[in-house]
Amino acid sequence: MTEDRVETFDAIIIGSGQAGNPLALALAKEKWKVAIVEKAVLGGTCVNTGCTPTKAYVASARAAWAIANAHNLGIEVPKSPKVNLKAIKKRKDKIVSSSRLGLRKALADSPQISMIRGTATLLDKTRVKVGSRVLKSSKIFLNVGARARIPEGFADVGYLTNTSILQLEKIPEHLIVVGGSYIGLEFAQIFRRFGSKVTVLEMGNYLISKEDHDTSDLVRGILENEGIKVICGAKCLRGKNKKSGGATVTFHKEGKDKQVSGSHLLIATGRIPNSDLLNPENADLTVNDRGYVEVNSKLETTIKSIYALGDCNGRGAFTHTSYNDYEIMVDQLFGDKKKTVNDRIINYALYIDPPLGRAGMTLSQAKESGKNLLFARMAMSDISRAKEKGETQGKMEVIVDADSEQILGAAVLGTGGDEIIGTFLTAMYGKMSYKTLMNSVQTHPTVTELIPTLLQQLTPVKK
Ligand SMILES: Cc1cc2nc3c(=O)[nH]c(=O)nc-3n(C[C@H](O)[C@H](O)[C@H](O)COP(=O)(O)OP(=O)(O)OC[C@H]3O[C@@H](n4cnc5c(N)ncnc54)[C@H](O)[C@@H]3O)c2cc1C
Ligand SMILES: NC(=O)c1ccc[n+]([C@@H]2O[C@H](COP(=O)([O-])OP(=O)(O)OC[C@H]3O[C@@H](n4cnc5c(N)ncnc54)[C@H](O)[C@@H]3O)[C@@H](O)[C@H]2O)c1
Repeated sequence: MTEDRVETFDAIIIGSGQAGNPLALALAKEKWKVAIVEKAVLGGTCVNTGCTPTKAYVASARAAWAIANAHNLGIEVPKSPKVNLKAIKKRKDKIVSSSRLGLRKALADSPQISMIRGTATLLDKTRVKVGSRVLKSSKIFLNVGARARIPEGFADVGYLTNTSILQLEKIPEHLIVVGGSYIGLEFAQIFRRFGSKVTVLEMGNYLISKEDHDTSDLVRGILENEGIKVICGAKCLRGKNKKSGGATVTFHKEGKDKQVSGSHLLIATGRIPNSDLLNPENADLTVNDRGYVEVNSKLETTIKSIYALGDCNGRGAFTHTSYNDYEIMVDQLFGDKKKTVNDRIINYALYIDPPLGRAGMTLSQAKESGKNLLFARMAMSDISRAKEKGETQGKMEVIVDADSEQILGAAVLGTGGDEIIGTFLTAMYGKMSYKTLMNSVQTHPTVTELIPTLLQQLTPVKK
């Protein structure tokens, strides 16, 4: 390969994900000559097979649920609703393609940016191969994301992932979901509300096992109240196609192998980073045993010319963490270099309905920190607005550092929980004393107005 056939850029971005796209635009604004390489469609997981399409489905599922439960609010609906998955998918596809088109236009409008289609591999520390093209830069930004992890025993069975389930046009009769965490639970409730029978098989003893056990139990109750069958402590070993269509899953529980059969099977057992597709060994890039590209708090990898952003660096697994990586990168390149990954407060939502909003530590994590803690919890059923809405499942809780008076963590599982958690998060970023929030006057009637009341109920946690 001769050097004169090599195309040189100020930056090469691999992956058009939640960090790569804004980074390309920011670098172009600084007059850098940028190549952005994408092997599939623009926008990555969030836009195409993650947040956007799933939350569009959550909205359709919520509409179906609201109609089916309207009698609770005194509304008689003569016939049970008909869910038209083809129409739901069409609506979702329209939202997704509009995001993608906006992105394509933004990138195409910049003369500084070359959009290159294909799978990029690293040739060495500064050169990247895409098909027959060789690109070179002293700065390579990896934003390659992750894909569904398929356990060994399922390789030969007809399964769905978060990508293929979004292509269905007929509602599954019985959906088996392997994995009881974010992806599994969101799809479980969506399809239950669309009319499927749903069975969730989770290896751990609790759903969403990173949460406190009482949170997991409440989430399980919400799902079971809608008729979803949840089996925890079920390590799924293998799947087999049924002659009549569908699949049978064999799982190990309480010392025995058991089976469950369904018309469709969704595998939601976590993600693996796409770093393997890059041939990282060619650049001596350090990838850990789970496939994540190792970075420091400034997103620098072990190789001076290479940076890693988003899910592939293992420092976050959400759209907002990937986008924040982009903000950190820009600050490190052009700003005052103060932003780092270490400053980020963990936060996310689980978009079942009602949703779980989370910020900072769980109670068990806070206890492990050894700090003097204050804690308060209230049931959603004690909150007027929740009662008025007829949506009283869930809880609100907060953990405070008794010495600094700062909030260490909060959870809002209940109506509006995904939005309400932002109030706690803002106080945490502002390093505010909990008393400021406790003395604030919030709007009535909202669920948020319970935050001051909740904080008045703080009591010390025994060590
Ligand atoms: C079903 C589901 C629902 C989700 N819901 C939420 C949610 O509600 N909220 C939230 O915050 N997060 C959610 N997430 C997580 C979120 O989608 C990701 O954290 C987010 O997309 C960040 O990804 P990224 O920027 O790291 O990369 P991605 O968005 O995954 O983009 C990586 C891109 O790199 C490309 N690529 C990979 N390898 C190569 C290569 N060698 N050459 C060229 N291109 C390559 C890929 O094709 C892809 O387009 C969800 C995820 C899933 C799967
Ligand atoms: N609302 C959101 O923000 C959202 C929504 C969906 C996905 N995501 C992102 O996607 C990532 C992946 O989500 P996920 O739910 O696939 O993965 P996860 O890693 O959170 O959970 C996987 C689950 O599968 C279980 N499991 C693994 N192997 C199993 C087996 N053989 N049998 C039974 N159970 C098994 C695990 O115990 C675990 O509970 C998350 O980390 C999250 O960041 C976020």
